[in-house]
Amino acid sequence: MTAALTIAGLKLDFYGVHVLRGVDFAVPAGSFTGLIGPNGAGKSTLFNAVSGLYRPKAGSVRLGSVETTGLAPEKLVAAGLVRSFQLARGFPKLSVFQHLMLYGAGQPGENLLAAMLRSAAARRREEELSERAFGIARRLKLDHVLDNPVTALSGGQKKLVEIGRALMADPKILLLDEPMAGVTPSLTEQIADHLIALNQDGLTICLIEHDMALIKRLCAPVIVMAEGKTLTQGSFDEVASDIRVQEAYLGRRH
Ligand SMILES: Nc1ncnc2c1ncn2[C@@H]1O[C@H](COP(=O)(O)OP(=O)(O)OP(=O)(O)O)[C@@H](O)[C@H]1O
Repeated sequence: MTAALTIAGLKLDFYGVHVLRGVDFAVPAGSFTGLIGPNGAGKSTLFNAVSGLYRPKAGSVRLGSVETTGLAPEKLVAAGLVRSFQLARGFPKLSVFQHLMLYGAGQPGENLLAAMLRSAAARRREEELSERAFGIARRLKLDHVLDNPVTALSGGQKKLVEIGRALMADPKILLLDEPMAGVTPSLTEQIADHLIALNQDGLTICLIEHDMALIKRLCAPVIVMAEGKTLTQGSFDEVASDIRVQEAYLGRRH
């Protein structure tokens, strides 16, 4: 197995509380990996540590064969590791197209001075980005709402913009933290279908999700975290039938 992402012995404290206590797992290249575990297991914190928002106190993160522990988020994005963020953290009045362009233009390597001077290179880059934004919008069936402000979108469309925004960075591996949360069942299905298609086109995905039916349908392998550590991993059926996993969800200590 070639690993797109390898996490080894990752530890992180919040104010002396050991929130990550040694997380170890690999995300196989090309996989649609699921990350599950009871509330407070440390899944979102792990994503934040892996994507450069939090600095781990020990352990390592490798992207492919490159050590990326402690790198700033923009360096990780440039290296191909991207996580999605909720739109609330963005600019709600911008249109869908502007959102996509903003996130594309904000990618590392963009020469701000050239952009300001409107050099030929900057114009070419803008054209490339707008082509990319149109392509992503078409793919996610957002093309008919491209000029709408994101505040006018349905809940499901907002979730698709969050994914589209992350895709503007051309990720090799995409970390998604509950991308279907609060979405109706039919939109959940649509988002799931988009994610399956992206994965089939070669994008490695690591998904945090509480809906076990979705995890079962989408993910292999499934990694289980509990109390800041990796508890086990395997196929959905393997981990679901593991007594330690059942106990973790029931809140029993090991
Ligand atoms: N910024 C923070 N400051 C202090 N403690 C935090 C912070 N973020 C998370 N925690 C704590 O770290 C622990 C793990 O939280 P985290 O959100 O990573 O868990 P999770 O597995 O993603 O849970 P959920 O499934 O409920 O989203 C929790 O006890 C939480 O209260």
